Amino acid sequence: MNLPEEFLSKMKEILKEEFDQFIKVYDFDSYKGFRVNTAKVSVEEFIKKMGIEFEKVPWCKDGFYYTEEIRLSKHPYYFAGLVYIQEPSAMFPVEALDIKEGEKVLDLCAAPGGKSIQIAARLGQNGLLVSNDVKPSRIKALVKNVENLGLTNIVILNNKPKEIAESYGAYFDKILVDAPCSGEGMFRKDPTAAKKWTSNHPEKYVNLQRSIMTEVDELLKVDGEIVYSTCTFEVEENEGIIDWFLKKHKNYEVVEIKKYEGFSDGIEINGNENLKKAARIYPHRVKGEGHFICKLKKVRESGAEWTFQPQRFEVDREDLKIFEKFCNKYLNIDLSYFKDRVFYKKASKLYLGFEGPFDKITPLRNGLLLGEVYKGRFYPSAHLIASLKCENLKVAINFSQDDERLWRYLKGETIENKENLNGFVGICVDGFTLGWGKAEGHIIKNYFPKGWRLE
Ligand SMILES: C[S@@+](CC[C@H](N)C(=O)[O-])C[C@H]1O[C@@H](n2cnc3c(N)ncnc32)[C@H](O)[C@@H]1O
Repeated sequence: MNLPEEFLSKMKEILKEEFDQFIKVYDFDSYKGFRVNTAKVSVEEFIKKMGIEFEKVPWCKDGFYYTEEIRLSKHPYYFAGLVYIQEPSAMFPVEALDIKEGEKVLDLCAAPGGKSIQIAARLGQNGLLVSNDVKPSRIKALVKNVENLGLTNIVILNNKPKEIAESYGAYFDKILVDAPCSGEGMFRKDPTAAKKWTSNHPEKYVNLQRSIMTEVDELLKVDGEIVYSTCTFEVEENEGIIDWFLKKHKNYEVVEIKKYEGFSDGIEINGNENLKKAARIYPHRVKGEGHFICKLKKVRESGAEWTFQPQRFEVDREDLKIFEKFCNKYLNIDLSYFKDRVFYKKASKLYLGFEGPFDKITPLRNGLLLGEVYKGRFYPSAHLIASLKCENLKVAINFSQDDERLWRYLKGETIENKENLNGFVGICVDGFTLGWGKAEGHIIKNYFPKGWRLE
């Protein structure tokens, strides 16, 4: 693999005698990893159902390595949202953030959502994750992932960090800044990133990283924590940003990160020894690509703290009745199942979401999209069924993996059924929900979303 000369000489300076080992990894393929979506299935149940002894990623409790032969992205459990394919080192920033159930967390640079998914599953039903990204094209992938994995505790924003700070104020217990960066740590996995790299690349990113980090203090509660991470080796984009931030914010301390075997210390610059508490991940020392992770704690107040007045939502009783009728007919749950959130309607769509400072910023998605109310009827969403269990459905067709109708359903085809049915039917695999079908006698029309299908 051809790597830019200037990049190599910088790496020689950083790694010194380890450089020869480092450069050898580029002759080998990168490691493949996945995480179990614990919002839908426990790790134990998933492993048992797969019947495979996967090697564990040491630094992530629900992360595993897999090999090409498993064809995970074609497996029915992938379509059922039980797994998320993620580069193994990229699983560490959220581990370092040490999420507790019920916290309020902001993922400021979130798309396509690998780390948001990890955070949301850890937060549980009482937590709230606000996931933001500035790029609309990347947000689409984030929304798809959140829906497909059945996550309901996420507000998705497409705003500038400054706008979020002006709206939410110091509302969050934890913030993840997985910053846009020059991407040097991903050259092996993504050789086109190496081709695009130029020596002024890091400098361009430093300005962007600084502008993002400028807003985080206003968003974080006292005693709250930030994890700043990148997938680059550049000192200016890593320790350089932290050093710059600490000089501006005397009320923050660097928190020592638990280092797993093979992790390296951060690099001391400008005489700041605390930067060694950060972690560097190099591909020649662990089974994963390059990353930098640093954790900061806000130990004192920085100024006037304030939080927003939530915008109240109103929902028409008639719309709720229509939804309730659908629940009674098709689901084994009633409205009390949805008790901890607020119902609201936007255009014809009915949501179950969170109140927030939404007079100033408008979420692209707020919680769970239940479905559409149209001409007195309710049409359930793919997000709704992805968030439910097979046993929540009154009428479900539960396929085993060797049923050829499962594969046809995943491809978007109409399927047949022995029983004579009418109306919405939940399609499941091995007891896990996949999507809706609509029965007309022995024929089941396919409602599995187009962008989710097996190609
Ligand atoms: C490293 S990627 C994030 C990957 C993501 N955390 C994940 O795990 O899937 C960095 C993201 O930052 C976004 N970004 C760039 N400038 C930004 C800004 N000013 N504010 C917020 N996000 C920004 C990019 O669109 C990109 O999606």
